[in-house]
Amino acid sequence: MQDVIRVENLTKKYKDVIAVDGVNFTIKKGTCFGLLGPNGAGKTTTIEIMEGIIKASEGQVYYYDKAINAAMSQQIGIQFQHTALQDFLSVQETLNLFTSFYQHTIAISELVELCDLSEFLNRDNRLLSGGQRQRLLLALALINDPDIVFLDEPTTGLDPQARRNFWQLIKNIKARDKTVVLTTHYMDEAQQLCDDVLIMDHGKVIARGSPRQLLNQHFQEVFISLPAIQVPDALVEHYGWHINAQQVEITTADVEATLSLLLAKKISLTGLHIKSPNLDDLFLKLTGHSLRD
Ligand SMILES: Nc1ncnc2c1ncn2[C@@H]1O[C@H](COP(=O)(O)OP(=O)(O)OP(=O)(O)O)[C@@H](O)[C@H]1O
Repeated sequence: MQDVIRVENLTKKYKDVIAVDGVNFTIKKGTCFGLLGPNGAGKTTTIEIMEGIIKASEGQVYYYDKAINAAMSQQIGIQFQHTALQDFLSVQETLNLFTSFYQHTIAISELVELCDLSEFLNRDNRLLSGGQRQRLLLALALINDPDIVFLDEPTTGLDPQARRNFWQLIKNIKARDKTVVLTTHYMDEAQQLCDDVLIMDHGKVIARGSPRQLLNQHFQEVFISLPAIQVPDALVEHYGWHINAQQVEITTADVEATLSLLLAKKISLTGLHIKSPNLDDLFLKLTGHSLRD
């Protein structure tokens, strides 16, 4: 697979902070690439350099082997977190307006289908729900039929159903061999959508790979939890298990042996949960703090 973006030794220094510190990665064509990390990790700065919006202090971003330049704005798509939509315009009129900004565009009918806009095409922008607004913003990011589209926290603030609908749109876009670069605070979203993730903290890359690869590489264990009331304190202490929110939490690489032990000790398994580690757990393991801190 061809590299659409290559980032080499990218660094961005502000007066008293190094926002991005020597970052390297490539993004393959037709994949969904997730940039993850806590607030202040350097995600937006990295993305804005890739988009050509701000300049790097050191290092370089290549778009199909050419150093990025201002002319590339015609070829990339950007969905900003906060785009002001024109009042008194309908969705259809907004699409018409944005189409006029570009030399090369995708047919509006195709966009309507791709982003599922048909049911509110004639509605005023001000009357759109959060999910509908995000679908319109996605359509606007795709209007110039870009090869690569940047989505900055596109589902923040949406309800679970609207988030799931949006995920489907991202899958539709990928199915057209477009490359998606996504920043998100939602680890389930990254796990669902991303072929490849880069986790940043304090301006540096701390992990890179497919979610599955990363989880396999860092975890052999699964997490078992049981209502604390069912497990004698002495046993919890003996095995060094954790109690959190009235649950005993057991980390084990051997589920069968652990279940046998619990049964042998005559502990009821009612309410037992087994959970595989996710990207939140990975982040906690790598940095010692939660993504949401
Ligand atoms: N224009 C600026 N001037 C000075 N410091 C800045 C500027 N822009 C960003 N920073 C700092 O650079 C660091 C990285 O910021 P950045 O916005 O890239 O993080 P982020 O990972 O996108 O965070 P969030 O998830 O909150 O959007 C932060 O410490 C931030 O305060």
